[in-house]
Amino acid sequence: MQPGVIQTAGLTKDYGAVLALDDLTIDIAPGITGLVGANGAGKSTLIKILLGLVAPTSGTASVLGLDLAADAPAIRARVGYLPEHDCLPPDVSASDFVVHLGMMSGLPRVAARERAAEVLRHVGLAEERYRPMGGYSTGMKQRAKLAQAIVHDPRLVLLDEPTNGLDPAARDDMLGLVQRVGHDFGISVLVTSHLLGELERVSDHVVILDSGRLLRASETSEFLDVTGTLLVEVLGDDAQARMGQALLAAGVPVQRRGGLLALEPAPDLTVDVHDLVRDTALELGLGLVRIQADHRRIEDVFADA
Ligand SMILES: Nc1ncnc2c1ncn2[C@@H]1O[C@H](COP(=O)(O)OP(=O)(O)OP(=O)(O)O)[C@@H](O)[C@H]1O
Repeated sequence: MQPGVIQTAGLTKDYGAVLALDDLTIDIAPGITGLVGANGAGKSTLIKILLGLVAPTSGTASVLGLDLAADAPAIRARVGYLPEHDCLPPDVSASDFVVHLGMMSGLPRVAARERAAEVLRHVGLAEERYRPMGGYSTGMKQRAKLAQAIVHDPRLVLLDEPTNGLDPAARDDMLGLVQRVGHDFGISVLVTSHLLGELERVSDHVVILDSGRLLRASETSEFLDVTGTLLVEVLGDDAQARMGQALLAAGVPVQRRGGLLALEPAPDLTVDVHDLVRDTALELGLGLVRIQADHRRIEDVFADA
């Protein structure tokens, strides 16, 4: 097994009125990790502690094998950070901003210029890069923030709510970029969101925080266990009711779930249930849109807890 990129032991942050992190022990593997939790769960506090911006009340942490207490500057040199809130100077162009931060990270001017042009192209801001960022849409601002987080070629990036405030199309674009950073560029990613469903698409691992405590940490695939239920969508006159009745008559327990039919396992069935659904749709003259396995979703973990 590869060594973890982030390890914490008994990490606690007490702000006085609020216990933001409560005895948190986690071991985060390389790859893309989704850090999920409701507002106030402690996600930003954890990220700020890992960057050395906030001191923990107790507990220890290491990032990329470096001890936080002893090596914070070395950690910051190897880590990129996308802060949650708007932090972009409105009168400055994305190009100047990213070049500047590249140079602050130690790149010589020429290399910083080349690298800034490259990362701004990767995030889709090649054409707009000389415009002042004050005129950018929220999606463009988030992409500029992502560009500065990767300009110095870090080994790990910490992305705090990169999809916050984005419309669905811009959110999809951002999640696609997060996936590229993690899988194509080989940079480990810790990405936070309070929208539970969106991270299961892009992350290899998921860590769930609840009021500063670890609720669950595991591979994303473990959240998506097949439940044995099949979901079926059919089109046509009175399609759901007719299909449902026919399947019930054939011995399949079936219920409506939104616009879908949910078929529970029927151990006594002598034919394959997929064949039965296809044949029944054909007999009834209904269009079969899809048959798919039902998965547990990250939301269900909260429901179970
Ligand atoms: N500087 C601070 N002083 C006092 N309390 C704080 C401070 N920073 C955060 N908190 C509190 O600590 C708790 C955790 O906050 P944190 O920002 O880490 O959560 P979060 O999961 O990132 O939530 P959000 O998505 O809203 O940013 C919250 O109750 C918050 O009000």
